[in-house]
Amino acid sequence: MTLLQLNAVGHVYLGRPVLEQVTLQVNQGEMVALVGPSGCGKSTLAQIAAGLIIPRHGQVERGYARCAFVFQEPRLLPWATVEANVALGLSGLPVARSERRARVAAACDRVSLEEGDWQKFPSQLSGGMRQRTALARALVADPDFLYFDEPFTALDAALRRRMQHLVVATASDSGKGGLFITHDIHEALRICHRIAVLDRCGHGILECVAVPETPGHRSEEMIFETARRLISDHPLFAVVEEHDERRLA
Ligand SMILES: Nc1ncnc2c1ncn2[C@@H]1O[C@H](COP(=O)(O)OP(=O)(O)OP(=O)(O)O)[C@@H](O)[C@H]1O
Repeated sequence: MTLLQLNAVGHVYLGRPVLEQVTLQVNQGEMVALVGPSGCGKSTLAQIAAGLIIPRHGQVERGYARCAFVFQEPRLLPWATVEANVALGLSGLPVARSERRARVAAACDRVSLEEGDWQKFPSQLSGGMRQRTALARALVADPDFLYFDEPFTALDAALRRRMQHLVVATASDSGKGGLFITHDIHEALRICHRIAVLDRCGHGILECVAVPETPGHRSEEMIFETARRLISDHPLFAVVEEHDERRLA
């Protein structure tokens, strides 16, 4: 079953085309990585897919019931506690007050936010805790499609790895699907079933590589060897990786 279908999507900002003829499909049980050079239109494409931006051209078909979006910055309400921020993910849903508390607690638990932190405000949290709160807010309504726009870029390596495991565990539910934007080929290889490469100027998907084996079951050797091969065989992957190194420098 197809959860997301983008057909010849194109967009224009202030008269300048940023995306043209982008066609991409995400099936149930699949997490697809979207990579490409900086500024090629990845975030715009994800926001079009999620319905946050209306595209100038093309069609978007959504086969999922409910989605959530995790951005690079946590985007929490500064005047609301962790618990209240996570509960925002249930806004508009017919969930009883008692069940609401239980679901917020379960979502905080999944991202390892301890009970002693639930009444804290965002200014009292570390960067990693803020991003975990954002992830809990996304997971609390049990969406069947997840959008991630470079969600772990600001986290340290250990926390980043824990969050990657959490995404793999969440997406391993065969009813779900997702689109994961990253500049890190290793992250894409850890989390995703396929890697779609957007052209430098956003002119379509240039390459869509299926990654062997299942996320969560790939060895570190396999991930590093596959990344090395992709970067040496495909000039496109080298551009994505170079961008990441510049960012880290
Ligand atoms: N609201 C906007 N108004 C005008 N131009 C925009 C707007 N949002 C994005 N752009 C431009 O559109 C292009 C694509 O931006 P987008 O953020 O989608 O790219 P990206 O591939 O996600 O970039 P990065 O990898 O650096 O996050 C860029 O040139 C950007 O400056």
